[in-house]
Amino acid sequence: MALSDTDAGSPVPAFKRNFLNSCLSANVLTFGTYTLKSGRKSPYFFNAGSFHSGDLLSAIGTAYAHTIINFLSSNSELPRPNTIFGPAYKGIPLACCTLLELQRIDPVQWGKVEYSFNRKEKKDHGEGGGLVGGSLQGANVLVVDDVITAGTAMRETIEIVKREGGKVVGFVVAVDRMEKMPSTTDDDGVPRPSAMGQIRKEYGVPTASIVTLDDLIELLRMKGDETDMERLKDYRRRYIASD
Ligand SMILES: O=P(O)(O)OC[C@H]1O[C@H](OP(=O)(O)OP(=O)(O)O)[C@H](O)[C@@H]1O
Ligand SMILES: O=C(O)c1cc(=O)[nH]c(=O)[nH]1
Repeated sequence: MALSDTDAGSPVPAFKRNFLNSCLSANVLTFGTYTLKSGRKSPYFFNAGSFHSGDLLSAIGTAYAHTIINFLSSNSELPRPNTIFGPAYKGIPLACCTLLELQRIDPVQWGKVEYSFNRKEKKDHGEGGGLVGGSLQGANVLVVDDVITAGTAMRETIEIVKREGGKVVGFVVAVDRMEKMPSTTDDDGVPRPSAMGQIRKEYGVPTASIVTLDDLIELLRMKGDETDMERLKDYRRRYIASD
């Protein structure tokens, strides 16, 4: 069921509601039982790989672009990014459709900004190398990815950018799952820092997301889906981060 405009009094702003409606209609956001890369069993899953039509790419590009514009205006001390980087694989189309939308909104500001992504497998023929797109040498890099859970992918990305001579100036994801970093006593209910929080602290990189786990719980409340809402609340209680 889609969220309607009559939800206007809700704490979820319109651009997030539009984004969430696209996620629901394309089964990008689903509810059930899923095993994550970290091994945790999650009652929801965000599959950016299902954003595979022109309409959906436009919807996700718009949501990232608005999140980035808000992010940059509330972090005005940040150097302007001159590269949008999308980590392989799912980050690649996200970086492209985000930059396209940013360029459409403000061609002067974004027209000469480049995109770049890594290869998971090194290529030793043709142009070779592990990167495609703009060079990262001396670049201020804004990373765009789908979701952060344990932060493994994010750390790898920060290392790639550093190795290629660039500097990560910001990290923007579609979904911040707000989960504490994994540990051996994972579901002890004791809050620890989230992967996003840890990256902010350790690398001094500011972060933003289009939506958070809290927004998804609010979405289920507005849809009247009590069962899934309670499952997400229970998951949040178990894995909630301290930041
Ligand atoms: O915070 P983490 O625990 O690292 O998990 C989140 C990351 O894991 C998945 O990517 P994956 O590395 O599987 O690559 P893919 O884009 O090729 O699916 C997902 O797309 C996120 O980028
Ligand atoms: O943690 C993960 O592996 C993960 C979670 C999620 O919601 N979506 C995804 O693609 N990966």
